Amino acid sequence: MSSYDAFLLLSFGGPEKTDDVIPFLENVTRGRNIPRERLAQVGEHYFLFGGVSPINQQCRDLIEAIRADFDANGVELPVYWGNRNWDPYLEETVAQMARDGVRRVVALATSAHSCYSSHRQYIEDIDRARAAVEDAPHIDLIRPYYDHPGFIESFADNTVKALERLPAELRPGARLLYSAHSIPETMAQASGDPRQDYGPTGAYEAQLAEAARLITERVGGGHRYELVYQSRSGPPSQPWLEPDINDRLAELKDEGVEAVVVVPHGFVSDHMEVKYDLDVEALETAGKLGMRLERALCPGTHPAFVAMVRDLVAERSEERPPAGLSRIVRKCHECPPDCCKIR
Ligand SMILES: CC1=C(CCC(=O)O)c2cc3nc(cc4[nH]c(cc5[nH]c(cc1n2)c(C)c5CCC(=O)O)c(CCC(=O)O)c4C)C(CCC(=O)O)=C3C
Ligand SMILES: [Fe+2]
Repeated sequence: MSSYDAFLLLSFGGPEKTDDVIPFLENVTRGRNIPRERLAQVGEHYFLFGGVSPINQQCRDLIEAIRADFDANGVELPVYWGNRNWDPYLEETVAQMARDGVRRVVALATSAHSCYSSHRQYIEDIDRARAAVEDAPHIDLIRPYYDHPGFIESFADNTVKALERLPAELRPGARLLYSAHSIPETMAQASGDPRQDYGPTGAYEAQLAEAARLITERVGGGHRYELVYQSRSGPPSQPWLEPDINDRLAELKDEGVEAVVVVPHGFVSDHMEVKYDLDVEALETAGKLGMRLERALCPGTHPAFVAMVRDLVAERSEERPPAGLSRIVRKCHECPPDCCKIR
C-alpha cells in the first residue's frame, strides 16, 4: 500500500444535540426542493431521540474497528474522518491532512451504491473541500462496493440472525424485504455511467436488485424476496422510487404473508433513517396489520465489513480491477465526470 499515505472515512454527518437539529437539516436541504412540512416531520424524528443522530458514533466505532484491523494486518495508514453535513466537516479534515503533510488519500464513503446522493455528491464534496484548502492532498474515492463479498456476507449473516428472532413456525414463510432510501426517479434514471446499460431501471435499482439476489442466495431457505423503498422526501408531485415499505406491508398482509424480515441493504449502519423509518414507523405499520417484522442489522462494524474496507484499500492501491459478485460489471475505479449527474 505504498501509493497512499492516509485513509479517509467520508460520511453524511448528523446532529448530536437538540440545538444542532435545525442547522443540520438546513445544511442537508440547502438548494433542494424539500417541503417545509417534511422537514418539520424529520426534525421530530431527531427530537424523539434527544436530538442525537446515531451516525457520528457509528463512524467513530467503525474508525476504531478499521484502526484495529489495519494495525493487525500491517497497514500503516493514519485514519481520518470528514462529513458532508456536520462536524467534523470534510473541509476541516482536508485542512488538517494538509497540515499533517498528507499527500495522497484513499477515501471510503459510508454509502455503497451508485446515484447522485450516494456517490457523485461525495466526489463533489471532495472537490469543494480540496478547492478551499491550500496544498490539499489528492483524494481518490473508492468505487461503489454494494456487491463486495464482505458487504454481502455481513448482510447475509445479519439476515440469518433476524430470521432466527422470528417464531420458528413463521420462519419458513417469512418474506425478505430489501429496503433502500427512495430517490427521485430522475436521480435513479441518471444513476451510474451513461455509457453503460443497466436495464430499464438505472444503476441504483439494478445494484439493489443484484445485492438482494446475492444476499438471499447466501441466506438460503428459499425465501421469497423483493425490493422496497423508505424515507421518501421531496414534493408529492415529484415521482420517487416505489413501493414504499409501509404500503407494501399492507399489500403483503392481504396476500397472506404473516412475517417479514426487513434488510436495509441500501445503508451501511443503523442510523436515523433505519432507527426511525424502520424500527419505529414500519414496525408500527406491521403491528397495526398484525404482522411480525424483524429488522436485520446493517453492517456497522461487522468483521466481514471491516475486512472489506482493508481489501478495497488494497484493491485501489494495487490498481486491481474492481471485483464484485454482481452480474453488473464495473470497468474502472474512477467514475467518468458525467456519472450519476442529473440532467
Ligand atoms: C440515497 C440516500 C441515502 C443512502 C446513501 C447514503 O448513506 O449516503 C441517504 C442517507 C442518509 N440520509 C440522511 C438524512 C437525510 N436525508 C435527507 C434527504 C434526502 N436523502 C436522499 C437520499 C439518500 N439519503 C435524498 C435524495 C434526499 C432529498 C434531498 C436531497 O436531494 O439531498 C434529509 C432531509 C430531510 C428529508 O427529506 O428526509 C435528511 C435529514 C442520513 C443521516 C441519518 C442520520 O442522521 O442518522 C443518511 C445516512
Ligand atoms: Fe437522505
